[in-house]
Amino acid sequence: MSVFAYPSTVIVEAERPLLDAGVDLMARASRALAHFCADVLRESRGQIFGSRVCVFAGPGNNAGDALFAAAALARRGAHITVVTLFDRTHDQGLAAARRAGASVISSPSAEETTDPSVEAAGHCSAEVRAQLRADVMRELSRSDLVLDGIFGTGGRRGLPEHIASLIRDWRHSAGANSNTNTAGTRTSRFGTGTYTTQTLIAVDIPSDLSPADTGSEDRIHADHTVTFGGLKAELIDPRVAAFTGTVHLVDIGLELHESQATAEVVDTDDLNAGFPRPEPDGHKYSRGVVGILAGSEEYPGAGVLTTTSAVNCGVGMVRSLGSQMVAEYVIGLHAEVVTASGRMNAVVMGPGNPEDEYVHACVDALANTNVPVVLDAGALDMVGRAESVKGTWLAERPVVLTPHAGELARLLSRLLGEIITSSRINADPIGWAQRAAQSSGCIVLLKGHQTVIAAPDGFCVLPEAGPASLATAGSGDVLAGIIGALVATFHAKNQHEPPLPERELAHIVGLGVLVHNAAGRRAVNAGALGDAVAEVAGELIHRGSLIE
Ligand SMILES: NC(=O)C1=CN([C@@H]2O[C@H](COP(=O)(O)OP(=O)(O)OC[C@H]3O[C@@H](n4cnc5c(N)ncnc54)[C@H](OP(=O)(O)O)[C@@H]3O)[C@@H](O)[C@H]2O)[C@@H](O)CC1
Ligand SMILES: Nc1ncnc2c1ncn2[C@@H]1O[C@H](COP(=O)(O)OP(=O)(O)O)[C@@H](O)[C@H]1O
Repeated sequence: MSVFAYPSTVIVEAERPLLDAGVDLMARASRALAHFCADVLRESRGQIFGSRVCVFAGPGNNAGDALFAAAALARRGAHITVVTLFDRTHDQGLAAARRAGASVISSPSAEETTDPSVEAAGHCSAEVRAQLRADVMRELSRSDLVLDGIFGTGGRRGLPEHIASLIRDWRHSAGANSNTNTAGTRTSRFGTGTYTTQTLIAVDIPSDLSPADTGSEDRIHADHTVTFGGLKAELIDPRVAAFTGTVHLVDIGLELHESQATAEVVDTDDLNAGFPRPEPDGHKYSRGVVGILAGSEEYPGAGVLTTTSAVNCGVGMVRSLGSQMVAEYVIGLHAEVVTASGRMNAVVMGPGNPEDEYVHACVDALANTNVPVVLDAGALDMVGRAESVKGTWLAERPVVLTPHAGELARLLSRLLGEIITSSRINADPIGWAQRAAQSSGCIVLLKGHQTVIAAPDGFCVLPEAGPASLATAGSGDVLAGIIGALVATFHAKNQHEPPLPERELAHIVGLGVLVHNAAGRRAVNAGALGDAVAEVAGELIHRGSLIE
């Protein structure tokens, strides 16, 4: 179900009242972490007993979580090696790990690795430092599990060089002797010719997490991140997926308020719960009427695809607003589609670049109404031109824009008055979708492998990623029809109330993306995709949930 993401500061703030009341949050966090690690070890090795676990311990509470979890694993028969990376760490955590039998290696610190005078000041000799480093590398290479407890929410960007070089060397040696399986775990060969599967788990947040490519070799690339209390917003950025691996949220009893969230991650459970079902006493108008202006002489198929998916989504009525030619194609396939004018609860405009005369007629028909519109493909060009948005027909209603990166690049270049390329957009999809939503005042659905929906206030909805088979011509037309049908359905239900809040509209749009994804798992081309929408809606309406 919906998981809301919060800035780390909000989560840290929510810990305070519990800590003040004497609640041992670290005990909750480390217990859950130990359970997770135990599951991973059982899965990869069959048992915990005899496994090898290496803990990178930083200077703060993040190390405390890792060390207490390691102590629990030691009590179940795991061999634990703690590598302390600073001249201090979490004392109680370290003591617990030692009591449970952990060995400790003090990795040479920054000063020791760079300043020769520290030897004279009583630090270990160069040979001893080299030996310690070799010990750490040996331990890392033979570990089944490595825990990143270097920094958590208290971390600042950039690892000290002695840690960065350790990670770099480890990644290099693991890369030289390993391959990566589909789950992301590393399988490495060592000494005796046996193979081990190694899993790297980041505690709360991977240390030095950043979306930047530079220096990525020196950073933690976790297979899993076990995060505590609330989903931290930085963990959901698609650009950091290679560093976080799969993110697992552990509830430690914090009270977080959705109003403080900056994003929402939605999945199939949200679709099962939130997809609109017919009310027992409903009728076609109460279930919503969607108008579709899609298709042209050049691209008639777009009209068919957009209308098909809208019809199949289970809306009350679909009106075809385009040319006679498109209407004939459409009605030949869907006899229920209506060409007569009349009331509408949402309109989709643009797929297949309908001719201007139909666009102008549609805009006129929408004047003095608050009917929401979904603008796709050619209709996106209406946004950001002097004569649109501000003070005109678009400003009077909820607007959903559904560009892919190329279309968003054009739109943003107009809105911001500078050239924005699609590669810049692909490098930061959340940031650019937010920027477009903020400057246009519209809900922006940026299509791609990880589709992002942004509201003008910056709030984002991230639907789980869809299958790559969706990347096929006409797939976006199908999506536009789905979104239009859902917006019409919710708007029809809500029409006597104040307008739907933007975040709610963004959530509804997110449900549309999930319908599209589910149809994508049942089809390999856009024609079949439009038909599969009927299967998806049928399962949701008649069975109550998707068959997956
Ligand atoms: N609050 C709670 O009860 C709970 C907290 N929990 C856990 O605590 C974690 C937060 O712990 P934390 O606040 O101690 O911060 P943490 O990230 O361990 O390290 C801070 C230390 O690192 C240092 N430092 C940072 N960056 C650096 C850099 N780049 N290079 C060098 N040094 C750097 C920094 O130095 P300073 O900034 O003070 O100079 C400071 O000494 C949280 O993520 C979760 O795992 C859970 O148990 C749930 C309950
Ligand atoms: N690699 C991918 N993985 C998952 N979904 C994808 C991928 N590439 C594209 N998609 C989805 O496929 C659809 C393509 O839409 P669009 O580019 O508008 O196609 P068209 O204009 O041909 O209809 C979007 O919903 C997008 O999110």
